[in-house]
Amino acid sequence: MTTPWDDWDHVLKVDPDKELVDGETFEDVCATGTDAIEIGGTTGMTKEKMETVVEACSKYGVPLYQEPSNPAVVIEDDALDGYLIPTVFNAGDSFWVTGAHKEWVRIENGLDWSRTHTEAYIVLNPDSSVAEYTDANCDQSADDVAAYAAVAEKLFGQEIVYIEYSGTFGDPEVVQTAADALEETTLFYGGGIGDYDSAYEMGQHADVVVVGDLLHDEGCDAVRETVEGVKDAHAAD
Ligand SMILES: CC(C)=CCC/C(C)=C/CC/C(C)=C/CC/C(C)=C/COP(=O)(O)OP(=O)(O)O
Ligand SMILES: O=P(O)(O)OC[C@@H](O)CO
Ligand SMILES: [Mg+2]
Repeated sequence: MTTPWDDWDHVLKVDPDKELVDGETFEDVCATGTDAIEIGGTTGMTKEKMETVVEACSKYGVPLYQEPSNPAVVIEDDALDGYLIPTVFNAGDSFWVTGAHKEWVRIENGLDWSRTHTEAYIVLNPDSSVAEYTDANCDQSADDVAAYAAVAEKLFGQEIVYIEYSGTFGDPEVVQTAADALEETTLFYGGGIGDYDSAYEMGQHADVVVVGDLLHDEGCDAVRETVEGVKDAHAAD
């Protein structure tokens, strides 16, 4: 099966609850060279904030995906290419594995399944909002992470495994071990990518490198460097 993310190297995650750097616009954001924009964050999400970002990014031809952190913030907008719905494999509460999803499907009458995809998250930074929110058990060895990745692909048919170190640069060995455990599934890595070198390094292990806070903290030029880093790493493969 071919998926849009088969061809992606880099994803930019825009947090609707955070500002852009002074003087930058969403047109600049869409011109960073990223392959797709994911719109989402853990805290402070509302439908209005989501709509504002989708609207502002809709004219520039970059694929746009919403990544909702709870069912109440999902928006319907033709400018979206689809929905990337997290499921947190190492969550402490099953609500974040299947519970929220069940509630969502129960209240929504008729989802567009062709535009709805899941990401099997493995959350590994215990100090991140997402770890706290989902009560994730982040005490996982490389072998544990690889086993979760294989379970996600082979038993649960997941198209995306997402190694999430949000806010901090993760362990490249853990990411490589997870990559080795996967055959078809696309491996996303996110967390602490801050420049060309860190993007290049994780690009050597992951199929897709996700950059988040850097956009809001340093801006579009810094993001563009990370796009170059991961693309160079993949070109050298
Ligand atoms: C069923 C539906 C529609 C939603 C539930 C989706 C789930 C399980 C969400 C769990 C939390 C999660 C994985 C959110 C995705 C976005 C994410 C990880 C953003 C990064 O967040 P942080 O960097 O920790 O937080 P802030 O940047 O907001 O502080
Ligand atoms: O904000 P950073 O640390 O770049 O992390 C990106 C993304 O994985 C967050 O969900
Ligand atoms: Mg964040």
